[in-house]
Amino acid sequence: MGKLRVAVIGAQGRMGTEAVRAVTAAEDLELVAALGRGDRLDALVEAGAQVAVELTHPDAVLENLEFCVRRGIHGVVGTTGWTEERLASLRGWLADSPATGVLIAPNFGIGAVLTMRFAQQAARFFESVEIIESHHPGKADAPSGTAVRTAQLVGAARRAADRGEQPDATMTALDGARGALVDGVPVHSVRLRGLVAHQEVRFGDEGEVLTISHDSMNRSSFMPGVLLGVRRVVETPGLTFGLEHFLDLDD
Ligand SMILES: NC(=O)C1=CN([C@@H]2O[C@H](COP(=O)(O)OP(=O)(O)OC[C@H]3O[C@@H](n4cnc5c(N)ncnc54)[C@H](OP(=O)(O)O)[C@@H]3O)[C@@H](O)[C@H]2O)C=CC1
Ligand SMILES: O=C(O)C1=N[C@H](C(=O)O)C[C@H](O)C1
Repeated sequence: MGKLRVAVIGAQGRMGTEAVRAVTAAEDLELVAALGRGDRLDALVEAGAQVAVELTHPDAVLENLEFCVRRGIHGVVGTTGWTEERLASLRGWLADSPATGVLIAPNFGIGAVLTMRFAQQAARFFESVEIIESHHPGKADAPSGTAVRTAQLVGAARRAADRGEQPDATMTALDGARGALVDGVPVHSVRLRGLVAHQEVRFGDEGEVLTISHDSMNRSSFMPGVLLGVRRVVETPGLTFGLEHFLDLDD
């Protein structure tokens, strides 16, 4: 079998640079295009790309994906900022191109995927939960896609366990002091020079606190997940949301 033909969109960015390096180094993959801002998407077709790794910006990702899906190019997407409305658009394009697969991974880090899973498992046992995500100051969005996904998973697990709203006796607060509520879970975003990507999920109940934390020390930590996504998406039509679906995690 020939090598899988892979393109990277956002190739000059922090993640894109790493992805270009990782794809180039993989023996079973061939980097056929590396697109930056202003480059024509037609270059993907001309290069015969089978999979596009999308690592740009929330403002650009939809247009890029529509182009790819309509041409049967599979997508591996790290770019954040996904809402139900945006996902609905993507599902519509995929419905018209049923053999095409798109993986959206809020986080490609294996440890981060496990953090989300462990938080989901712990959620029903604790009265209180808060999420603190910390990133480099160049990050375009807040809260992080990982924190939003974690809050959604925790919120759903709390609802399934009939946990009501968590206690919070705050009467007055400065705007933002209690973070942003995502699915009933307060999420706090820190932006600090020197950081890469970090998250703590803090659970509390009478007399005990459980903290689940994860740190990405560099962006090469995301690359095994990117490469796994590239290899698996070509055999997985439709939308896959979350790298956990490509990992053999026990329930
Ligand atoms: N899922 C995961 O595990 C991870 C996801 N991310 C996400 O990936 C995305 C990129 O992050 P990061 O690499 O740090 O960001 P960067 O800003 O470093 O890189 C983004 C790159 O995309 C370019 N770009 C913007 N618009 C377009 C476009 N329309 N076509 C082609 N290129 C474009 C930018 O160009 P210019 O500089 O000119 O704007 C820049 O080079 C973010 O959404 C981030 O949250 C990041 C890390 C891990
Ligand atoms: O922008 C980043 O850097 C990251 N973005 C993703 C997110 O928003 O969760 C993944 C990781 O946290 C790094």
